[in-house]
Amino acid sequence: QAFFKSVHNSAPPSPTKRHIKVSVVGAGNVGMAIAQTILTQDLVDELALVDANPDKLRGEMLDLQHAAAFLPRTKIHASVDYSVTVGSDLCIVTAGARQIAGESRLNLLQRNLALFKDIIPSLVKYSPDSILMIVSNPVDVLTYVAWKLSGFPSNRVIGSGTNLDSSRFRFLIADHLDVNAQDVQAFIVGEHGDSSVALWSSISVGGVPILSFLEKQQIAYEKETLENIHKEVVGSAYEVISLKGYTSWAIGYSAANLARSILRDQRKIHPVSVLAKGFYGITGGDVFLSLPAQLGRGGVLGVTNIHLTEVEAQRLRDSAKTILEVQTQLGI
Ligand SMILES: NC(=O)c1ccc[n+]([C@@H]2O[C@H](COP(=O)([O-])OP(=O)(O)OC[C@H]3O[C@@H](n4cnc5c(N)ncnc54)[C@H](O)[C@@H]3O)[C@@H](O)[C@H]2O)c1
Ligand SMILES: O=C1N[C@](c2ccsc2)(c2cccc(Nc3ccc(F)cc3)n2)CC(O)=C1Sc1ccccc1Cl
Repeated sequence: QAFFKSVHNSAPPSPTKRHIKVSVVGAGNVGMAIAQTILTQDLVDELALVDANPDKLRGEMLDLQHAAAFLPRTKIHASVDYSVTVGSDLCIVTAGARQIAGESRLNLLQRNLALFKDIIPSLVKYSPDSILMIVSNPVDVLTYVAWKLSGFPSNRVIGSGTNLDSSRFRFLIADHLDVNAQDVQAFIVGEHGDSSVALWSSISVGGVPILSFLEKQQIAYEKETLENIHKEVVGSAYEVISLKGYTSWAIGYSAANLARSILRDQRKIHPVSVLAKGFYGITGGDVFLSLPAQLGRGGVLGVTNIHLTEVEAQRLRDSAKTILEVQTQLGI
């Protein structure tokens, strides 16, 4: 059984291409956190910002440019005109309408769909060979929308998916075990947000599977402890929102980490929203869900065939069914 199920056409672009350009659409809390992290980590030669609000856009551009003395040299542009994104290697979409208090997810989706019908074709026009990374919510459905509207092969359309969920999960496990979060590998997969699926078998600490780690450290293993940590992944999102009104730093670092794997051809495995049809018995239509996927300069290089319990696989299939029902109402 091959460890990776390859996706079509994931050959990287010409190796001679050295100048790296990233565009970020949406200069809000999330977009600017991603931009700032990409600059600090010296991932690009050129950064383009796009937003519908020209004053916000220019303000953010100037504010970043004024940090030039402390950052690696990077050309920073900003415009409401998508021509500023021309020749991007990676386009990160964080633009979106904010969910209105009490607004249904479906209504938010319809509003964001209307935005995407302008944003995605504009990005494709100027960067037909780029990779699209969708962060806007609902991220799994909007990644499907971006794939359909772009006409790109599925390996070049990725959603941040449960990458943020998994990074919070890793932090909480590390905090519980008093170890470094970078030594904790743990995947949350499926639908981003409230209905995500924690893969207990995927958790390892310093390369040691969690269950044997707990036994070796004589830490009482209680299944509900891990389940409570997964519940806290969801709860902490709501807590951050209730305290500061939005989230930015964790999604900023996690999305920039995905950008690094892509732009530096790291071939690392991340939980990201990919075209999941055909995996784990997911049928019935094209649906994007998070699975552990290998990322490199060609986008999604492969999707891992990790073992899922029947309960985990069924939960993925249930999420796929729910998302497909929503997608059929979109008319695209
Ligand atoms: N996937 C995740 O894990 C995750 C985590 C946090 C936030 N998010 C999502 O990220 C999105 C952005 O969140 P935020 O806090 O940055 O919101 P925000 O309101 O601060 O920023 C959104 C920006 O999009 C801009 N915009 C609106 N319409 C546009 C258009 N047609 N073209 C270009 N720009 C446009 C707005 O002017 C605004 O600056 C939301 O959908 C949020 O739910 C996702
Ligand atoms: O950290 C967040 N912040 C957001 C947020 C940021 C600005 S306004 C709301 C958040 C926070 C809390 C709930 C929530 N629900 C939600 C709303 C619309 C969607 F399409 C999807 C999710 N969204 C957006 C979001 O997706 C996250 S991650 C997240 C959310 C819910 C459960 C688990 C996780 Cl890991």
